[in-house]
This record gives sequence, C-alpha cells and structure tokens, in this order.
Amino acid sequence: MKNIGIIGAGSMAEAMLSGFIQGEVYDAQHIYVTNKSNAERLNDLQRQYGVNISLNKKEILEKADLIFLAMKPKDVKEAIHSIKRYVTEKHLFISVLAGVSTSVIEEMLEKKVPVIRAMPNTSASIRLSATGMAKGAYATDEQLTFAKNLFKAIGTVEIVEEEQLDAVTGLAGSGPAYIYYLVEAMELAGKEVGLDEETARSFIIQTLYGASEMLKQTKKDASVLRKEVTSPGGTTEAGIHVLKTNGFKEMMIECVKQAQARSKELKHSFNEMLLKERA
Ligand SMILES: NC(=O)C1=CN([C@@H]2O[C@H](COP(=O)(O)OP(=O)(O)OC[C@H]3O[C@@H](n4cnc5c(N)ncnc54)[C@H](OP(=O)(O)O)[C@@H]3O)[C@@H](O)[C@H]2O)C=CC1
Ligand SMILES: O=C(O)[C@@H]1CCC=N1
Repeated sequence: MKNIGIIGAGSMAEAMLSGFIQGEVYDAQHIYVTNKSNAERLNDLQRQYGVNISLNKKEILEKADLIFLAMKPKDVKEAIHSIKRYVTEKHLFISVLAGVSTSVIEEMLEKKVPVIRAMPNTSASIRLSATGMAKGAYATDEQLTFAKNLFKAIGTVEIVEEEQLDAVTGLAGSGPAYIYYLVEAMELAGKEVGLDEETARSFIIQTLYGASEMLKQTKKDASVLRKEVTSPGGTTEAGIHVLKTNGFKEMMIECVKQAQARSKELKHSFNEMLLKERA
C-alpha cells in the first residue's frame, strides 16, 4: 500500500500516525489526514509530523489506497456518506472504531469493500500498542497479514474473532485509561504520605515499569509476583488488606465488563439502525 489516508484526526489517529512515522513504516509524505472541519487541528498535525492534510475527501481517497477510519462511532455514518462515492477496488479499509462491525461498514459503503477492524490503544504513539484485529467478509488473509504487520510496527497484535473485539476494547483499548486512573490515585497517595509531586511521580512510573517488565520477562503469574513482595505481617500485607476488603478486584472486573458492554451497545445500535433503514 503506497499511501495511507486517515479519516479522523483525533487522539487515536495521531497515536497511529506518530507510531507509523517513528517506526519508519510510512513516511509522513505518504500519510494523508483529514477530519470533519477542524482545519487548525490538521495544520497542527502537519506542523508536528509533516503529514499531508486536506479537508477534501475526494483528494484523500484518490491519493490513498489504505484508508483508516478513526472518527467516533457516532460520526461514522456521516463520514462514510462523505467518502463512499470515491471508493474504488484499490481501497483497503482499516477501522479502529469501537463497536462498529465490519458488516456495518461494508453496508454503509454499499460495496463489497475489504474492511479490517483493529482495536489498538494510544500507546501506539510510542509503538507499544496492544492491538486486537479481525477481518471482514471481503478482506483476504493476505490483507489481514499486511494489516497485522503494519500494527506490529507500533506494538503487539493478536488476531481474534470479531465477536471478541468488544472484550479487547474493554480490556486493552480502554485499558491505558484504567492504569492512568490508578496512577492519579497513587500520585494523590504519594502527596498524602509526604512526598513531593515529582518524587512521587518518579517512584510510581519506575514501579509500574518494573512490574510490567517483571510480568513480561519472568512470565510468572501476577499472584506469584505479588506474593514475592508480600512479607507476612509486613507493609504490603497491610496495604493489600485495604484493597481486598474494599473490593478492588471486583471493581476492576466490573470496570472491564462495563466497557465491553458499552462496545456491544454501540454495535447493537448500529445494527438496529441499519435494520430500520433496510425496512
Ligand atoms: N482514544 C483511544 O484511546 C482509542 C480510540 N479508538 C477509537 O478511535 C476513534 C476515534 O477516537 P478518538 O481519536 O479518541 O476521537 P477524537 O474525538 O479525538 O477524534 C475524532 C476525530 O474524528 C473526526 N470526525 C468526526 N466526524 C467526521 C467526519 N464526518 N469526517 C471526517 N472526520 C470526522 C473529528 O474531526 P473534527 O475535529 O473536525 O470534528 C476528529 O478529528 C473512535 O471510534 C474510538 O472508538 C480506538 C482505540 C483507542
Ligand atoms: O473510549 C472509547 O470509546 C475509545 C475506544 C477504546 C478507547 N477509547
């Protein structure tokens, strides 16, 4: 694929284009970005990354053969309506939209277009995304392999059944935000136990990084690694007791389940919308 067209220029679009450029997967000159109407945002992206920008959807579809859909689910219908007349057999679509099925995108495009769904996260911007991926009815295995290799340049990729993408969204697509929320709490805790903000932040980041690498490098279960920290009757036991007696695990499980449920809700709302339109 010679040129990428990214439709939607928000947080996820920027994370991906940043990772593609950093990973030397695509030069900025081969990336074309558009959005709905925010010319200032496009100018900022061009200034920062050197990508091509345009509010002319026809131009984007003419220049690019690989098209990323990166708008919010609520805007997908209008976005696809604005491009479908320019879609040809040269185009491969990769959608990062939560909850919008490949079949919905194919129906909105009114063509048997190859569509692949990817569920990355914003760690793509430093090439550390965890991406789930599934192909639509008209995408080939070769196109899926191409898309997988593309996202492997900005992190890890797991090919899943499309039905599993709601779970992937709940766990990993939204996952960074759960960690950032934990860090917000630990930063407040650091302050309450008498550390200045910068010192607390430094300790928290290194502790998170170290724990992440311990999980990755030792391949030990989290429960085993936790027990290795927890001296009987010691400080860790005292802290973990608070988490256990206040339902921390149950809260995290419910957090992921609710995010998955919202993804399913989005999916069903689009399916119902299309059913009504067909009627
Ligand atoms: N943020 C994340 O961590 C992740 C997000 N995603 C998915 O990525 C998608 C984008 O999310 P995010 O980047 O956070 O959202 P943002 O709100 O940051 O960006 C949305 C972008 O879509 C553009 N847009 C809206 N309508 C249209 C249209 N009709 N034509 C072209 N562009 C349009 C907006 O343009 P304008 O500013 O002009 O309105 C804006 O640039 C969502 O579907 C989300 O589910 C997936 C994984 C992770
Ligand atoms: O919050 C959202 O809907 C998007 C999808 C996954 C992460 N952000």
